[in-house]
Amino acid sequence: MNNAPVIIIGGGGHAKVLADCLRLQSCRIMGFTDWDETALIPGVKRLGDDSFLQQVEPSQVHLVNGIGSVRSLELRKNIFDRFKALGFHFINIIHPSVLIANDVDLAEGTQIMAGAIIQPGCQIGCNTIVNTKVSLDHDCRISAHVHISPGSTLCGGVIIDESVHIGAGSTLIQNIHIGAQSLIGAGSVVIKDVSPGQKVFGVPAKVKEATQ
Ligand SMILES: CC(=O)SCCNC(=O)CCNC(=O)[C@H](O)C(C)(C)COP(=O)(O)OP(=O)(O)OC[C@H]1O[C@@H](n2cnc3c(N)ncnc32)[C@H](O)[C@@H]1OP(=O)(O)O
Repeated sequence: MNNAPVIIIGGGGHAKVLADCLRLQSCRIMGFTDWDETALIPGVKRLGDDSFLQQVEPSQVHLVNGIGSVRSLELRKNIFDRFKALGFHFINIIHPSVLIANDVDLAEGTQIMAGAIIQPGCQIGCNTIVNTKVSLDHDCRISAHVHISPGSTLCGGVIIDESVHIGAGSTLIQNIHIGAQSLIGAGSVVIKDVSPGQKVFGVPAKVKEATQ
């Protein structure tokens, strides 16, 4: 099973970055699935749409969730839940340049991209992306299906609940709690807790409206 080939679900920009990371780790990539026939990951075969996976025995492959972006966190969660229910396993991806403390707890299907730093005591939930050059300081607790976008800085003890998007280049001060399904706009400085489902942005970050 450990040497099983990898199938990437999705053929967009995030999937392309993941493919590069997998190559650096000498993983065998069987291909990617995407409904869009024009989707392209250079050097990786398009296998068809997600229905291709119906022909595959779950124990014979590993999956990687290649869905990224800001508005598609729900799709990303649905893909993970759907294929987990069918018995598939999502591998963790950790770029070789990542600095990560020994005691960090990573759940299934986490993706830690190039240049990230994760300090002691952190926990990362399943299907979460810690994107390029993110810094998570000590004791941050990040739940499932979260996207922390490139260049964000989380100070110590920050808690992020499920399905939150942290916009690129944001800073969250220590011990902040972000409620589920919130959206933090790019470049925000978050100095207060954020209630579930809120959209906040700016310096300091202020509420715009509910995300749902
Ligand atoms: C590898 C990757 O690429 S990962 C992707 C990383 N990308 C991100 O993290 C992007 C995050 N997205 C944002 O920050 C977006 O701007 C959003 C989601 C906050 C936009 O929210 P919307 O409600 O659609 O805002 P909208 O675009 O209509 O703008 C409304 C107003 O807010 C302002 N605004 C929008 N975003 C921000 C922001 N991040 N900071 C400050 N002001 C903002 C706009 O300038 C506009 O102001 P105006 O009314 O004076 O003209």
